[in-house]
Amino acid sequence: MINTELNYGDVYLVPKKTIVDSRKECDTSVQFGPRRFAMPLYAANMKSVVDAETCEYFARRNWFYTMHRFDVDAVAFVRDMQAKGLFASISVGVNGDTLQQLAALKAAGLSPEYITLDVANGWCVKAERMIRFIKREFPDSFLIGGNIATAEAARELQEWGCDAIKAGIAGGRVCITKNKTGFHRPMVATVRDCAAAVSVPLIADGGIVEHGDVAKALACGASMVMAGSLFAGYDESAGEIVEIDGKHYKEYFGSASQFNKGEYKNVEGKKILVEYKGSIARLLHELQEDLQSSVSYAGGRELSALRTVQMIAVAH
Ligand SMILES: NC(=O)C1=CN([C@@H]2O[C@H](COP(=O)(O)OP(=O)(O)OC[C@H]3O[C@@H](n4cnc5c(N)ncnc54)[C@H](OP(=O)(O)O)[C@@H]3O)[C@@H](O)[C@H]2O)C=CC1
Ligand SMILES: Nc1nc2c(ncn2[C@@H]2O[C@H](COP(=O)(O)O)[C@@H](O)[C@H]2O)c(=O)[nH]1
Repeated sequence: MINTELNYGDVYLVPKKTIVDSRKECDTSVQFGPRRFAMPLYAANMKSVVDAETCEYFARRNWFYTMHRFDVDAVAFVRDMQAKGLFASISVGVNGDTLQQLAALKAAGLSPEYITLDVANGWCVKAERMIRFIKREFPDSFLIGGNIATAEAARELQEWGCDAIKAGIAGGRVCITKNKTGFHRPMVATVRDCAAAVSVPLIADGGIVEHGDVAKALACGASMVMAGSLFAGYDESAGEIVEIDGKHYKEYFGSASQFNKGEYKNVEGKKILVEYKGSIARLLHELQEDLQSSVSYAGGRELSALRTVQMIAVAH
């Protein structure tokens, strides 16, 4: 039998009785690892989305961030953020260059507050080795492992030592993995299955199209949501501005795109142009307002209310 599985665009949340007098009473903050953040949402660790300045911008506003792992001096980044009194959150891979970066951090006596293992299929032997290594060498860092898309994978990453798990395979806007390999799992099914399988926080990664998709991801059991294209079109985003016929765009490219890799080898991502929208401040404010509204429709005052709502599928 072939299962039918759903994406955010296929479902809606059923309203409950609102118990607050104003949406302002609804609290969108979330405890994630050792810190509490303003929102359960953060920008993807992609070179066309975040750079060191973007990370600092988010950290100063008490939003979680993760620096990408491409051509980054982890020692300089961690030292710089911590010297500014901010938390350090880095990404690593599974190869020798990562081992060198981690050795350099250790030698410098640095320990990032958050480390994200960033690989396409985190349910693999190389990821297991790296996760066990990081947990042994950096026991004080909060380790996020991923990406995965099934309950079985989520359980294994938790067993390997991950403090949080990131789920989402081939659901991203610049992803071509599903076209090139045939593999993908829709986000509602991914998040529901994976979140239910583990006791550590689950991050829903990719596929956020509408602001309301954040609430849907939380209703599926996610504790945090990661998004790339949502954050890619702004002054503070890392991508380059491009002008075509007087209209401005920003470049947004996949981490597995030729553009990011510098060569056409195992390419599973593409580059697109997204509309340029100016400062990101208004977006962050609106995302928070929209999520406060979602919590009010869920009949609560806190994000946990979203876990109690009924989700229905709509026929297209
Ligand atoms: N969330 C998603 O759905 C996806 C995300 N991405 C993003 O693209 C970037 C590149 O990811 P990734 O390819 O993992 O990292 P890398 O290209 O850095 O590969 C890491 C290492 O893992 C090996 N490897 C990668 N994929 C496989 C595989 N399918 N089977 C066996 N070995 C493998 C590679 O060897 P070799 O190259 O020799 O095989 C390489 O040595 C990441 O930032 C990731 O987040 C990419 C695809 C999907
Ligand atoms: N298959 C690929 N997935 C990729 C690549 N680069 C990043 N990603 C994933 O996409 C999300 C962002 O998705 P969005 O829908 O919010 O834009 C990101 O966090 C990664 O998990 C890639 O080259 N190929």
